[in-house]
Amino acid sequence: MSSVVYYGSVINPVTLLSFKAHTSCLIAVGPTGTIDWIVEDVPDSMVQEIMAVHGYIDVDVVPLRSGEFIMPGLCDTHTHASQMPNIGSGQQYELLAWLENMTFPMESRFADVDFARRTYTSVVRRMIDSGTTTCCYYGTIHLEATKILAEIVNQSGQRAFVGKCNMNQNSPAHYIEPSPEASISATKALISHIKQLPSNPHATEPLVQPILTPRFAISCTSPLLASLGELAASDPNLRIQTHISENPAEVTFTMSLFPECSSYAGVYDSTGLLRTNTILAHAVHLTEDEIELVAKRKAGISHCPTSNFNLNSGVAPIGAYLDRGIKVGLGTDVSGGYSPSILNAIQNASIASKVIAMQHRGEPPAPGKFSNRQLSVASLLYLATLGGAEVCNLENSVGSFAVGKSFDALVVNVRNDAGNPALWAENSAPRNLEGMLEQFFFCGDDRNISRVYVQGQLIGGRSVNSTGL
Ligand SMILES: O=c1[nH]c(=O)c2nc[nH]c2[nH]1
Ligand SMILES: [Zn+2]
Repeated sequence: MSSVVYYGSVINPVTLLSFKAHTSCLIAVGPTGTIDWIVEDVPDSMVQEIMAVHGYIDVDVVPLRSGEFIMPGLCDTHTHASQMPNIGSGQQYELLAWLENMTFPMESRFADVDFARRTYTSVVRRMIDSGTTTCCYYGTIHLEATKILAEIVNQSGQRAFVGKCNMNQNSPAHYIEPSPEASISATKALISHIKQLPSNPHATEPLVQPILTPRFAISCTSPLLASLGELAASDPNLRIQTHISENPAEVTFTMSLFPECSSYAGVYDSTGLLRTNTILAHAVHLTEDEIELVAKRKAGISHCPTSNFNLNSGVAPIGAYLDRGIKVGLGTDVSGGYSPSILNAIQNASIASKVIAMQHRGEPPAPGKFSNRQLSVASLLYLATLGGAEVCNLENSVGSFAVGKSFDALVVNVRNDAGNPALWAENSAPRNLEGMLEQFFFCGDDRNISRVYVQGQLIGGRSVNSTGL
């Protein structure tokens, strides 16, 4: 790959409260796919001179058109690749009945490796073209199918964590692991398999990494959780993903299974599974003590609002978590969530925060606090990008644009020629970059995502698929 310079409008998250929006930026990406330098507010006449100052002679410049902008790629901190065939179905159920009637029957089909290969190929393509550059994938309990998922993700060039579900109790006979030992041995085999996949030599960490995936406490016996805790202890860099406190009936059932623990979060904590690189999906019904414990352990929360509305689970108090300094990212949670796009998670995160704000109407908002307030566009951008990167412990390499970070990015097109009639950048207000971002968040879809880059490499997007590149 040779160096390249992108020239045009750039959106860059800074904090939960602010982002940068500049119309004439130069972003230089070196041959390793990392950002070499960035200069903001460069007039046309100065482009060559600034490049020369940086030693960029005879380097290609890729200009963006009016109505296009570059932003960091989206981070999906929680999704189930194996549930994509069920998307949009079974929305009459709440969590436990939904698992039994919809999810476990579908996931059990991944014992068939041909089905797995066909399905995962289209799932990964769809996730990339939705603008997801970093993705935390759940597979199923099947080792072979999950190896295939990891291989497909690796070939596609997406950045991802791929996990095989651990499940040895409270699961149907056709979809359960026979023992803690079998579950651990398959998990170790998946970790070894993923670690030997060919990896991009320029990335700080391999693009595709394994992640421990105890499905949730209900599906794991205490010995299995203890063994997973030992495995986690042997590799502090190994990420962990699980579900927590999504639905009231789930919380009650969990506490009946683990009476020795004082809370749901305590079940994970007591086995060493609650730590700085643990991703906790949902966290809708955490108690005050659990919030404190999660904050203390520096674990991250994957906010999956589409799923939480869809499965009637509740509304997670994300503002309160942010006020406690807990890391929060967004998750699609397909197929609890009915969309593979983080844009849809952004829309529902906004609505979820408005529901909470409405419940506290009339209460004066505490200055600088997020609780009980609606999330701003700046906050939504942060959660979808840098917040997600923090949850994955990848904030030093992705999530925003800075020198030395990887170029994981989207070229967004809100022009007429994107073919999305909800976005008419040339005909209607707003015309400024902040306004374009807001319209993209709330009305955009994959038609507006022209190009998707990971580690500087073009891996998808509308323009790639329409030209067949
Ligand atoms: O939204 C969810 N999707 C799942 O597949 C699942 N498994 C346990 N808990 C879950 N929640
Ligand atoms: Zn889930």
